[in-house]
Amino acid sequence: MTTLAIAGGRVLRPDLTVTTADVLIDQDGGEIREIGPDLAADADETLDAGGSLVTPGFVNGHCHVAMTLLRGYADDKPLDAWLQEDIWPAEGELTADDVRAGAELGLVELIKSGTTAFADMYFHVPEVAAAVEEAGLRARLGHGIVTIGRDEDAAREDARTSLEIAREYDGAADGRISTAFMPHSLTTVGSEYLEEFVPEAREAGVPIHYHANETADEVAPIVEEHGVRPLEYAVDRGMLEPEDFVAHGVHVDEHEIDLLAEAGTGVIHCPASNMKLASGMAPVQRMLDAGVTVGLGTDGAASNNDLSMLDEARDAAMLGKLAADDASAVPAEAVVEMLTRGSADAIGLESGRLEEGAPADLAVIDLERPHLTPRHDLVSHLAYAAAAADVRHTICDGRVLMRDREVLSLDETAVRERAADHAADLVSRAE
Ligand SMILES: CSC[C@H]1O[C@@H](n2cnc3c(O)ncnc32)[C@H](O)[C@@H]1O
Ligand SMILES: [Zn+2]
Repeated sequence: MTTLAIAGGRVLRPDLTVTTADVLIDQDGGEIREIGPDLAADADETLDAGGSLVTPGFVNGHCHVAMTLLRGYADDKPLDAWLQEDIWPAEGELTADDVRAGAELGLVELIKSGTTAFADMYFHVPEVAAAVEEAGLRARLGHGIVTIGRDEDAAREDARTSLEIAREYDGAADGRISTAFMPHSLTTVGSEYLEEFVPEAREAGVPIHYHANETADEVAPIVEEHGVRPLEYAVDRGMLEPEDFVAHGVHVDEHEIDLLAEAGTGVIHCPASNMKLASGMAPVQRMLDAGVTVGLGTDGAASNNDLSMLDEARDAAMLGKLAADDASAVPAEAVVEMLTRGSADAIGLESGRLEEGAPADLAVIDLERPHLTPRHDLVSHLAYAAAAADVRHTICDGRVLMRDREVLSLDETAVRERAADHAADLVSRAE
């Protein structure tokens, strides 16, 4: 057994207590073997965590990682106009190589901000999967289906692609990649395609992930056309099961919150995207009170505009209080749960907890920083004060992906330059 010790840090345990301990990792099995004192002496490799907080790696529950290419391309518009006028025309020009370049840039950003697992909906998934394999992260990937504006053959082919990709890539990258069937949303995919393909996804045993109840404009047409709220419509089509997870859940009423809780379907809250596109404020505290599994996601870098989950945690706490008109709503502990175990549970991964036998997915945060001084409460610091640049080391599946802020699995400079070139070409083709 090859072992790695994360030595001398303060370790955030699943009950959110913090103890000074070493973490011993079995690198062959990719899992945490032991947490306790004096474990470093016999380890094959040691990472210094002195003056640092060792946390579960953050889990980004909803992303479009290759959208880094469109960061700053179109800002200051609401969702529908942003997609229709700017994003979809540009995405129409995307090549597989563009997606590989954009995905690698996004993965460097995730690693540098302490994220070890993410869920991603996009196009050219084989390229995203190849980038994930190389970068060493864990991911649940899927091809996003859009059928509006397409003829029947093209629409059906798009849905079939999503299913085939989900079947083919499940278990790829030594098991670090899992998949889902991913209709873009309940309004951009026709009900006939949901009715035809959701049962096939169930037979294939893959979860379903989609954008739901993101804007008020998305709720109204479903109510008008079908006479039910979007998540009732989803239940009628078999799309609200325990393994499924939806992005956003901003405009959900009490009955829909109960449906989510009863079904065990996770919700990925994306506060930065919701604020930037002025989509609304998700009732996060009400969902938590009802027993809904809530995780956090950045959404794409074009609506955020970064992929830092620590930013997302702070935004979730702030916006959750505003939404509830209550400063005690969405407290630091709830945010840290969402950042780690909440997202992992929602997207169906075992990560998000530091305990023996858990996947060795960790982030080490440098606490010796002015904005993290004094240190009354490290859970508070994680929720409100820590930033991406404070992350020292990132480990996924027992492999060190970043050591002392140097990304080891990808060449950061080359990735950055390649992505900038692809972004410039993409935008010039789109104009
Ligand atoms: C069909 S692949 C995914 C698709 O989703 C688009 N997208 C990015 N952010 C959002 C969002 O907040 N709501 C809905 N759709 C979004 C992305 O540009 C791709 O086209
Ligand atoms: Zn999205």
